[in-house]
Amino acid sequence: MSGITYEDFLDLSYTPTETDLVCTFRIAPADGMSMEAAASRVASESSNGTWAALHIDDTFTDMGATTFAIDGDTIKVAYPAGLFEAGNMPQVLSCIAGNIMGMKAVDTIRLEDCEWPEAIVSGYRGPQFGSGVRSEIFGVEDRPILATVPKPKVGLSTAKHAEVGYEAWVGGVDLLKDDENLTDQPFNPFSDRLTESLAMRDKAQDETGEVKSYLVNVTAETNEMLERADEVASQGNEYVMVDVVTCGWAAVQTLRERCEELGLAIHAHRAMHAAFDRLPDHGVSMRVLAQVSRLCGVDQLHTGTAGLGKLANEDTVGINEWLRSDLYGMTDVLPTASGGLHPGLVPALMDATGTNMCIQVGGGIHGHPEGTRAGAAAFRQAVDATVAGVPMDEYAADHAELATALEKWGTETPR
Ligand SMILES: O=C(O)[C@H](O)COP(=O)(O)O
Ligand SMILES: [Mg+2]
Repeated sequence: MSGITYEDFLDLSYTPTETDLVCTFRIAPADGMSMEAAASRVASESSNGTWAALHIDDTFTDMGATTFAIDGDTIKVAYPAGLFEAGNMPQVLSCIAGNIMGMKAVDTIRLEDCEWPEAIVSGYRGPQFGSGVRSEIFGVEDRPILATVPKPKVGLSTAKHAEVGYEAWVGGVDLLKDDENLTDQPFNPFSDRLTESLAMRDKAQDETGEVKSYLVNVTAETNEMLERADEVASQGNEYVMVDVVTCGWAAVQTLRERCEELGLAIHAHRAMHAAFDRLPDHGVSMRVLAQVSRLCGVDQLHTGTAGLGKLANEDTVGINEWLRSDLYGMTDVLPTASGGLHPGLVPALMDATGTNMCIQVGGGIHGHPEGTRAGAAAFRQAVDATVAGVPMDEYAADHAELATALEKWGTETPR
């Protein structure tokens, strides 16, 4: 028997194996604690150690994590793959973003990045369609797909909501989107909204000759959510939308299973992510939340607007690159830019993020002086102009809706 202390979780000569999960943290040690001691406690507390020395046989320690690098306030911790249950995202997060987030050995701690080994990735389904939705659902190759969320975000009647959807679809968007806090309230019940919106969708498709679809928010208790997904499929829609952070990753994994059977794509809204990622020195980065979303299998994910919109953003471009990068053959995720966008911001956004995207515009469509249809047309015109490489002002000269939008909002970033 020997005493295992948290210092045993630090080994700066350790080289991670190809099956280790490597996590990068930034930490601020508590008063009176050295960087080495705090870094050791991170590896200890997030794997199989605790604050006290444990008098155990050495053979029990092979599930221990190892802090193998310290560089300023940044540390790297390697976790053995055997520590993790295959395909169980809550369990992974209970290790790498669990007790350590509140541990007094550190004043602050932020999980910045993970390098996921194939041994762990292979336990997850990943996305079913990913960015393939653009061509598979819409037959669109050369431009982002376009979505809109009716405003006010809650309070519209079912009929009004569906009518706003119709106006936006015929104006030029591909997708109607529910807002994150619209689910099944009495003023706009889920089933009625689904039915009435899809009737309007069919009408808009007939009139425009374009494929249209609906990001309908199924967010609810897990069993209820599955029933809503069944209903969505039975009515012939292509997508469900889910608030992944507020629902929780276990529910997302369950929904992903059902969507495999139903052939539905998943649009992920990230409401509440900022509770984890907004403070620069504490929490879990959006980059890691995006990685978790991909493993759990969403097809589209809100990742911000590269600083152009109304919400604080962390490295949208870098996160999008990760979502599209090779991950042992796992399908990619289509990034969605949303939050305070309007037509005048489209060129700068597409310059930063490219065309393999979904762009969502709410207020920047419905706030158009001539209404939703004109607002949607202005948005589509802004995208078409950008794809064609034509400057906004030039395109606006013979596109009146865009001209009005530019006059109203210019290229200002809203708050
Ligand atoms: O859910 C969303 O993405 C937001 O409601 C976006 O709305 P906005 O375009 O009006 O900011
Ligand atoms: Mg919203």
